[in-house]
Parts: sequence; C-alpha cells; structure tokens
Amino acid sequence: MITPLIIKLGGVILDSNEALTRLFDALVTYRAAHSRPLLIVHGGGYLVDELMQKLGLPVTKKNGLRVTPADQIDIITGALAGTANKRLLAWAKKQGISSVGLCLGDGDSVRVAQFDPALGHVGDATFGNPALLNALLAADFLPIVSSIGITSEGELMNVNADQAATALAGTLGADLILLSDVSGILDANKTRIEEMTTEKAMQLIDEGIITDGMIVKVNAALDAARILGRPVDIASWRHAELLHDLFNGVPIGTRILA
Ligand SMILES: Nc1ncnc2c1ncn2[C@@H]1O[C@H](COP(=O)(O)OP(=O)(O)O)[C@@H](O)[C@H]1O
Ligand SMILES: CC(=O)N[C@@H](CCC(=O)OP(=O)(O)O)C(=O)O
Repeated sequence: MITPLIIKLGGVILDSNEALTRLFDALVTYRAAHSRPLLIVHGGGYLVDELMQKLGLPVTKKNGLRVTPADQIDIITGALAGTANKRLLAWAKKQGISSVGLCLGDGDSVRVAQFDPALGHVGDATFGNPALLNALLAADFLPIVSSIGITSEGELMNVNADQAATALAGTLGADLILLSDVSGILDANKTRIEEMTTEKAMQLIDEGIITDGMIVKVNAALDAARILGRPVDIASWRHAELLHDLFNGVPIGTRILA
C-alpha cells in the first residue's frame, strides 16, 4: 500500500470556518489527484479551554499537558471526541468526503496508559493495531481521530494530540504533518526555523525559546521522525495555498529531522 499521510490539526482552526473551508478544499483537491490514503488526527485544546472558562473550572497545564482530574475527563471527552470530532466530520461531509469519526481506543489503534498519576486522566500513547484503520482506508474512508484514549483497564484518558498523532503514525508507518496556528518553530527573532534536529531543539528549550505546547510538539515530532525514519513537518494551516505542496512533501514550515 502507498504510505498513508496523517495530518494533525491543532490550535484555533476548529473555530475558523474560513480556515476549515480552505483546508477541506485542499483535501478534496489532493484526494482527487492522488491515491495516497489520508487520515486526520485532531486536538481541540482551545475548545476545552473555552468550555472550562464557561463552567468556571480552572485550567492547569504542566509541561504543556492539561491536568485532567477524574471529575473532568467526561466533559473533556465530550469536547474532544464529541464536539471537535463531529464538527470536523460535518465539514468533511459538507465537502463530499466520506469520513468516520473515531478515538484512539477504536480498534485498539493506539494503546494508551496513564502517564503520571499527578496529571490525573492523562494518557501516554504507543502504537497499536492497524487493522481497523487499514480496512477503512482500503474502503476509501477518511478517518478523523480524536486524542481520547482508553486504557486496558477501561479508563478514559486525555492524550496530547501531537503525541496521539505520533503514535498513530507509528501504528500505520504513515507520514506525518503537524498543522498548527504558527508557521513553524520560531527563533528568538520570531523567524521561522527551516530545519530542526534533536540537539538544536534541546538547546532552544534550554534557552527558553521553545516553550509550552511547542515543547510537547517538537518532542513528539522528533519521536515520530526517529520511529518512522523520515522527517516530520510542523507547519501552519493558515497558508492554505501552500497545503497541496506540503502534502506532496515540499517543506513550508519547520522540517524535523531524526
Ligand atoms: N519557539 C516557538 N515557536 C513557535 N511557537 C512556539 C514556540 N514556543 C512556544 N510556542 C507556542 O506554541 C504554540 C503551539 O503549540 P500548541 O498551542 O500546543 O499547538 P497546537 O494547539 O496546534 O497543538 C504556539 O502557538 C506558540 O504560542
Ligand atoms: C493531555 C493534554 O494536554 N491533552 C490535550 C488534548 C487536545 C490537544 O492536544 O489539542 P491541540 O492539539 O489543539 O493543542 C488538551 O486537553 O488540551
């Protein structure tokens, strides 16, 4: 089978009709021109932040990961595996793409275990069983996968979506593109860095130039590049006119090298 491509969507894109229209237009064009199977993995941390604010609940992040107490995992699951997932499914349907909305637990596609009890229901993701997703791809469905996982004990876990996408890329041996609000990893002058290695990333983290969610993202991308044996791109969904080139392997953001 041709190497599948996983596109991870994060940031405020779920709140932007214009960005989603342009992204799905690019996906329709790509699917018409190429037989390479596509999958979407999505976050939605922004939606969770908004929901927490409405509910008057505090948002606490440790090293870029959301502390997820037992009494909040159900509402977070609702936001990510429910609202975010079904909103994307609705966009795909509107654009005529047959899709299936899933979480990491479906078909054991990604295995999840509790990461650190201090973070509550936060999961650590490793590769799982490719059978379900390969069957869907063979039938020409576009799988849209949220970052909610289920442990072998049957507990729901909130997984950072970059880590979820990396684990799924491992499951499928897929190429991986992480699309975010920013054009790539930025240096101290806010200029996009074209290529990133482990050494360079460690240095920029030490210097406080890579912070917060970008630490999690670059580490996930470095893991993926190592596991897959090929580069992973971090780029922006805002540059819709460049997405087709990006899907074809042209670097437009930061290319993460193993
Ligand atoms: N050096 C950096 N370059 C770019 N973004 C950075 C950097 N350091 C921290 N960030 C922050 O990381 C964010 C991207 O991480 P995150 O919010 O987790 O993305 P997403 O929601 O798309 O997964 C950027 O919007 C920016 O605020
Ligand atoms: C454990 C953890 O931090 N989970 C993330 C999952 C969503 C996510 O990663 O969303 P983005 O990709 O849009 O940032 C969260 O709750 O925000």
